[in-house]
Amino acid sequence: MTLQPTAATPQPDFAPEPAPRVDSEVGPLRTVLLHRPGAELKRLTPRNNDQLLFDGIPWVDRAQEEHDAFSSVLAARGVEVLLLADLLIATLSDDRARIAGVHSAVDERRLGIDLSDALRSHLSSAAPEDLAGVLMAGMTFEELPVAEGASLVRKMHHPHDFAVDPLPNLLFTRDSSVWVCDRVAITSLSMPARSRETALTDLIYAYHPRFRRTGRAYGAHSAPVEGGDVLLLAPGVLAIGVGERTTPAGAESFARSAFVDGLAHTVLAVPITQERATMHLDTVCTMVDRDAVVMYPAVRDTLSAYPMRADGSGGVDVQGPTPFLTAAAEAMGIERLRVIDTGLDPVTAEREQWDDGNNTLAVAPGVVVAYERNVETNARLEDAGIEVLRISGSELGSGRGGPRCMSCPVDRAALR
Ligand SMILES: NC(=[NH2+])NCCC[C@H](N)C(=O)O
Repeated sequence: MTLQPTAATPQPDFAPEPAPRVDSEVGPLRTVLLHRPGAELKRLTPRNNDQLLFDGIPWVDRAQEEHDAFSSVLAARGVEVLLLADLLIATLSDDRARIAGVHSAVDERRLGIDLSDALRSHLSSAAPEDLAGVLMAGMTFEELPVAEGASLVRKMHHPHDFAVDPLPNLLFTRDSSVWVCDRVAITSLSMPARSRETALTDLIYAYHPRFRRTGRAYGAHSAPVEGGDVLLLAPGVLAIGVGERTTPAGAESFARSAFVDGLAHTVLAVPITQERATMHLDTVCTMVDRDAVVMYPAVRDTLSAYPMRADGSGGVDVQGPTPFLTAAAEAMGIERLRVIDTGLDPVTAEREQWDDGNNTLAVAPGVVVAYERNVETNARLEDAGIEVLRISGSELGSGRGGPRCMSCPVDRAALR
C-alpha cells in the first residue's frame, strides 16, 4: 500500500539531497571541511608555541596563501570546500548555538564570577562574526570589553594573558570530527590546548542547517580519540592509532560504539610510538589507493594491530597483537595491502616523516595531495603510479600537520 500524503503533510518542493557519507580513505572526494588559518595563528609567540603545539611561529599571511592554494587544488578537482569559519558564523545565527558557544568559551574557573558574567553578557549580544572570532582566536585580558578595575582577576592578570584561549590547531580539521558512513563523530581531544575545538565542531554539526539530518557516531563518549588516528581502511574496516593522543580506552569505546551503530565489522587498534613526531597514525601511514598505503619505512615491519570485532552480545572481542599489514588485508578482504616502497635511507625517511611526507590526502583512488617539500617520498609515489598534487607548506607545516591533517572529508563517493 502506498501512503498518500494528507493535505496537512508539507511537501518538499525539491528532492532531498542524498546524505553525505564517508566509507573509505580514497573514494572520490566530494566535500571537505577545511579551516583557513586566521587570527588565532597571530597569538603564537616563542613563549606559548610549545604549549599550543606549534613547532615555530608561522608567517600568517604566507600560511593563508599556502592554504588558499591547497583549497584551489581541491576545488580544481571538483571538491566542494567548506570553511569552518563560514559554517561557524552561519551556525551562530541560531540562538541556541550562540548560548552554547558563549558557554563553551567562558571559563568561570579562570575568570571568576564577576568577569564571567560580564563576558557572557557581552558575547551574547555580539554579532555572529565577532563571536566566531572570539571562539577561534580567543581573547586577552587586555581585549576584554569590561571596564578597567572591574574585578580582582582583571587587575591581577597580565594584559596579554588569555581570558579565552586561542585555537591555532583548528587548522587541523581532521582531528576534531570524523565521519564514519553517514554519521559524524565529535572526537575527544586529549591535549588541553585543543580540547575546546570540539565545542565548535559540536555546534556546527548540531545547528548548521546543512547537517540537520546528520546522525552522530561515538555519542557522548569522552575517552580520547582524535580523528588523525582514525583510518577508514575499507567500508566496515577501521584502523585506530593508539599513542600520544588516542588511548586504549578511546579505541575500545569507539569500536564498541561503531559496532552497536552498525558502522564497522572490524576495528584494528594500532599501537604507535608516543612521541611528537608520531602523534597520530596518519603521521606514519595514509592510504593512497584502494589497496595501497604510503608508510614510514621505520614502522613498516613492526606496526602491529589488535583486531576487534563485535562479540555478538554488545561487547568487543579482541585478538592479537598481530602484524598490521596482515590483519588489515584480512579485514579488508584483499590478498595484501600494498605498501608503496619509499626505499629511503633512514635519515631522509626520518626528515620527510617529520615534514608529513606520509600524511597525504586522497582525492580519488591513486590521486593524492602532498607537501612538495617531501621530494623523495613524492617521487617514489609517482614511480608507483600515484598521481601527486603538490602544495607548498613551509608555513602550514610549522603546526606539524600535512594535507590529511588539514582536511576532514564530509562526503566521498563510494568505491567501485
Ligand atoms: N591528524 C594530524 N596528524 N594532525 C596533526 C595535528 C598537529 C597539531 N599541532 C597537534 O599537535 O595536535
